[in-house]
Formats: sequence, C-alpha cells, structure tokens
Amino acid sequence: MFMDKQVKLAIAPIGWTNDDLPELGGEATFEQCISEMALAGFTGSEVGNKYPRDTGILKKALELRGISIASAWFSSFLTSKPFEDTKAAFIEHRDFLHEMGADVIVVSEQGNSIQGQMETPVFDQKPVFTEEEWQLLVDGLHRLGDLAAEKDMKIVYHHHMGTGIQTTDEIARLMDETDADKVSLLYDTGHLVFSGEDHLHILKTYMDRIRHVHLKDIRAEVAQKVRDEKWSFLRAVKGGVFTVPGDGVIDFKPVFEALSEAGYTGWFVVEAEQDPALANPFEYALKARRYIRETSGL
Ligand SMILES: O=C1C[C@@H](O)[C@H](O)[C@@H](O)C1=O
Ligand SMILES: [Co+2]
Repeated sequence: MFMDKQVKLAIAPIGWTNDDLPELGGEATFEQCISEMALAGFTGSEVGNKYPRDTGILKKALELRGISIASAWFSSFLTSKPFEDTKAAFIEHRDFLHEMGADVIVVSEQGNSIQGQMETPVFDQKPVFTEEEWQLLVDGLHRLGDLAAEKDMKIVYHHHMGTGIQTTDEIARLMDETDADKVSLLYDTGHLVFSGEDHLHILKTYMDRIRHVHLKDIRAEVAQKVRDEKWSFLRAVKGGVFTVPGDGVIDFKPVFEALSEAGYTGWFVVEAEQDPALANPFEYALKARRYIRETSGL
C-alpha cells in the first residue's frame, strides 16, 4: 500500500510514562522506554518528560537503538498570555527539535484548556473561543509558522479533547482562517473519535494540510462512560479510553488507504496513553506493530 520509505513509524513514550499524569509509569526509565520501542520494531519517537534535554546525550542513546525524533508537543498560550511568552518558549523548543533532526513541531493551544484538570467534565466544559481569542490564535499561529520556517520546519496543529480546537467545526474554522503555508494539521484519530467526529471526513477534507499523524485507538465503552458520568479528560485516560491501534473500535484500514492514495509522506506515531500497570507498554507496542503490518503492509 505505501511506497518504500514513504512513511516512517514512531511510537510515543506516553504509553510508558505519561506527561499529563506523571504518576502513570513514574518508575519506567528513559532507557527502558527507547529500548522497548526499538525491540518492538519502531524507528522513531516523540519526546517525553524522561528524555534528556542535552542533545548530545539524547542523540547517542537514540542512535544506539536506531531511533530518530519525529517531533514533540508544544503548548501555546496565544489566547491567554502575551505572544512574547509563547514566542520565547517556542524558539527554545524549535531549536531543540531542529538539532534533533525533526522537521515538524506539534503545537496545541492550551489557553483555557481543561485537558490537565482532574475534576472538570471534558464534554460539558471544554472552552469555546471568543471572536477575540480566535483572532489571537490565528495571528499567533501564523507567527509561529514563520518562526518554524526560519529553520525550514513546519508547525502541525494538534486538535485535542478539552481544548478550543476539538470539534469538526472548530477544525474547519482553524483550517479556513489559517494560511496553509504557515499552519499544517496533525491528524489524531483517537481525539476525533473520542469527541464523536467523523475521522474519515476530516482526513479526506484536510488531506492537503496533514503533515503528521497520531495513531490512537478508542475503547468505545469507556468513551461512553466519560460522557454519561461526566468524567474529566485525565480520568478518561486513567480509565483506559485510549489504546493502541488494533485494540479498540477504529478500523485503520481506510485511514491507511486514504493516506497512501494521497501520497502522504512523514511520520505515523502510535500514541496510546493508558495505565502501564494495566497495559504493559512493550506488549502493547508489539500489538500495535503487528496490527499496522497486517493492515497497511508497513
Ligand atoms: O499528542 C498528544 C500529547 C499528549 O500530551 C496529549 O494529552 C495526548 O492525548 C495527545 O494526543
Ligand atoms: Co496526539
């Protein structure tokens, strides 16, 4: 289905140690995490909270295992703080990723986000941007896109549960109001299906803008509980709403087919945060790797 070298396969460390809930997998070491990634057949990773920030040390540890850095998450606060605050943090993050050889930078607007709150119901209290906040977001993202271009990099916007860019309408407005040369889209299957969006519609509509893909599956019965019992995003994660491709309800075959037909090049990142005490990260990495081979030939 995919041509040779068209797509590279990464896995995020969030299944081993969770960045949003550091107590999940707190005991796992950086070396264990990247060794198991390599052993499971992945050649890329995103950056987690246990990774050394010294690029020399990080490069050596990764090279020994044949792993490259695909990207790393960046929280912007364009709607809630002065642009200069986001700019300074972004430049540091951009330069780190550039040094590590990545060419895309994951950006997610965290102004008014409830994704880090343990008690706030994710479906009832997600933020909705005002007109003024939309303007700040669009202008700020254009400026981050320009800063990324200085290093020949792109920003890829991560739509996310519990944030102002979660639903189909919000993604559509963001795509309509931003310049395609400055702002690309990160396509995360798990967040779309969890939110109740049509993930194939988003894929086909914004295919030209998609430059990074997070492969995340959903346990539908947990997602339903999150709605019915008004759980927060973090409680949903702890409760097992996310899992690896092949272990939940999403059929990834049409996703792979559409991306391959469109000639997508870049990274696929398996990203399945769940409690590592309940879902052994190495076992689940192997499960994901097997499923991707069976459904896409990769
Ligand atoms: O890309 C991601 C990074 C995480 O920190 C986040 O909360 C997760 O759900 C995600 O999709
Ligand atoms: Co993601």
